[in-house]
Amino acid sequence: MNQIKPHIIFLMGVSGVGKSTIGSLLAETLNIPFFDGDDYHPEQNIQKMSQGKSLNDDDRFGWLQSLNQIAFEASQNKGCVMVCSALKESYREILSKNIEAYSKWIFLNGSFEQIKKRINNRSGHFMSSDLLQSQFDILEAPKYAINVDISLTPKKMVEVISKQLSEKSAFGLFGLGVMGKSLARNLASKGFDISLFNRHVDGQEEDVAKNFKDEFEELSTALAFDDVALFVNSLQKPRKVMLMVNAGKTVDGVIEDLLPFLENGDIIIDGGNSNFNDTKKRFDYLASKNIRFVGTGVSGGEEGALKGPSIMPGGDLEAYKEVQPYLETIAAKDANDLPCCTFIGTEGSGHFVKMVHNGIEYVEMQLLAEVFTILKAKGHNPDQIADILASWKATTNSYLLEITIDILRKKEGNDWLVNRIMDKAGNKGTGNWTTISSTQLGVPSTMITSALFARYTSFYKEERIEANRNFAPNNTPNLNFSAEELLEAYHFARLMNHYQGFKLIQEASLSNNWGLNLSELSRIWTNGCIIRSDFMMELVSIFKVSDNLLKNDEIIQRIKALKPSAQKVTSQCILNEVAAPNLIESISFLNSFSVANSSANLLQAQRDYFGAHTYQRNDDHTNKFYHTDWINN
Ligand SMILES: NC(=O)C1=CN([C@@H]2O[C@H](COP(=O)(O)OP(=O)(O)OC[C@H]3O[C@@H](n4cnc5c(N)ncnc54)[C@H](OP(=O)(O)O)[C@@H]3O)[C@@H](O)[C@H]2O)C=CC1
Ligand SMILES: O=C(CO)[C@H](O)[C@H](O)COP(=O)(O)O
Repeated sequence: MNQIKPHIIFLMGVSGVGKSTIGSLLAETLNIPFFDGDDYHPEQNIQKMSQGKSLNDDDRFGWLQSLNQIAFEASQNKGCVMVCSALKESYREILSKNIEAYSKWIFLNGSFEQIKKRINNRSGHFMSSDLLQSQFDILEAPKYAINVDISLTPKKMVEVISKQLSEKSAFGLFGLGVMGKSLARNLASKGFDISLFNRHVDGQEEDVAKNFKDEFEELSTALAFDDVALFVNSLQKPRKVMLMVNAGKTVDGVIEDLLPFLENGDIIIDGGNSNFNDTKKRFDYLASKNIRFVGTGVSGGEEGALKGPSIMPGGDLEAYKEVQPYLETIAAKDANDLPCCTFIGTEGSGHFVKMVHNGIEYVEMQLLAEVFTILKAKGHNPDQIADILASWKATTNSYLLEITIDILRKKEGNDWLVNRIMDKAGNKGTGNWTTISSTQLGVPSTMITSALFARYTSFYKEERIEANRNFAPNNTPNLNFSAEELLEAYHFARLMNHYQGFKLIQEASLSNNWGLNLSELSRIWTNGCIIRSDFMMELVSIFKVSDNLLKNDEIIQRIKALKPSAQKVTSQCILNEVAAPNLIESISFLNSFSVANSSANLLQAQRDYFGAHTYQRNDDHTNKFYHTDWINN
């Protein structure tokens, strides 16, 4: 009986390892078609080989593509066993293109001496040591394959393969909260075999994984667990376990729970919003235990995780390559149909980039909240504000603008729901960490800090009510600017936000030698993530020619054109006591940043006066430091 799902089972290994024998036996056992790759060489390859010449990669390319086509067609049917030496990773990529989720790799593994002896024992066969050695020389053994020792009998080998294929999942997801559930469904709907785990807490969290599996058809073949040992043992080796749990101590606790059951070379992927410093520590700690670690940012919220998030993996590149097919397949796709997933860099760089993504997100959200405040102060109700924002989509569309329009239109009875929501904004830490990082790196990310502090301010609800009694103006605001000017001020502030966010990433990259590519980062943020926008699409090409938005001619012209509206709107807000800290910060930042000779000279003098901290002179370019006796002439 065939217990195996219709997968494409690629049997690979050097010549003489027994691929055809084992492959046909396996196909017979599983009752699925068998294809021997060697039977599908084009005529010119056959001729070349018959002249004793070996094939080069160009000769192989078309042949591998035709095998991929056969495998693709089989994937739409019962699946198949396909035999091909597939010694290099690049060959395997061609073979499994577009069917990554259905592909299973079996590596028939034997020593040089073992295989040579075996070939030479076959009647009528001889293979020179040189030819066999050349195969071993180019062999890139895949760590992700099911490794089968050829010293077993063919029957036993087929048994081992069948057992591994029928009982083991390719990928494990640990933590079935908002994000874990969506990612699990996304993986399963793409055809991946997955194991699911959620903890058991008596009376509170019982059979979470099993119940979840039963709820969705796409999870019918998933394996569900609340026992860590069984979960880990349900995974093919090297095991790939993705954590979607709360950042912080929970991640460390879960890692300790998993460690006793993991083996050398297994991979943990932390997909939560972990602090990048923790990710670096975990990377080193797990490396000391021979466990590989990928710390990845995932953005898109519940819906994005289900339909395609933006994914920002960092850490161990070799480990990433093994989980790449999973992450790239479930990721959102950009305008060119490329996955919004790219290896960010070493250490905690993936989580750093996700953290700054959230910092930019905080600002994008705060700016829309301030626009809401201003339009309310101009007398508009939420529906009218939604209409105004909808008209902005043509010039400055973004995911956050779109959801804000939806939110503003939502009613509960006769009132808008937004009016019933307590005005205390929560946060889970990423905005705070972005601010800490910017201060540590000495980068003026003032917009992010201002957006973060606006959330903190919101939390002082009772004190704000009292301050309102003491300080609020008696007269109603008279904001003297148009909706078009407000749009321009908003647009201006978004430019400053993106300048500051990417600047922070760039400085961190230089400081940590991460070699981050701003264009590629903006590309993976064009879809799937919370800060996707039309402007982000533009940034992909802008960052190809310039790594500093404030030095880019196109952006400079835009800022100049928008600045008068930013000045007008923000000054009107100040005069009318309408709270718009982030919009005000945007113009304030540019005002400070575009001063060629600032008042920092006086600060230096003050520092030198009271603390002899010394200063440099602008009429001496030798970098010499001076100290003045400010009291005695
Ligand atoms: N929600 C979002 O929009 C996004 C969230 N993230 C990040 O993804 C991660 C998960 O977020 P989300 O899914 O929203 O969070 P949830 O709170 O919805 O889910 C948390 C998961 O962690 C599990 N968990 C908590 N404590 C433990 C523990 N001690 N041992 C084992 N499992 C535990 C929970 O299990 P149980 O159900 O049993 O409590 C649950 O499965 C977080 O780091 C978050 O910041 C990233 C991008 C977007
Ligand atoms: O990562 C996310 C989106 O990209 C999460 O939604 C995150 O929780 C948002 O941050 P906060 O809770 O601090 O507002």
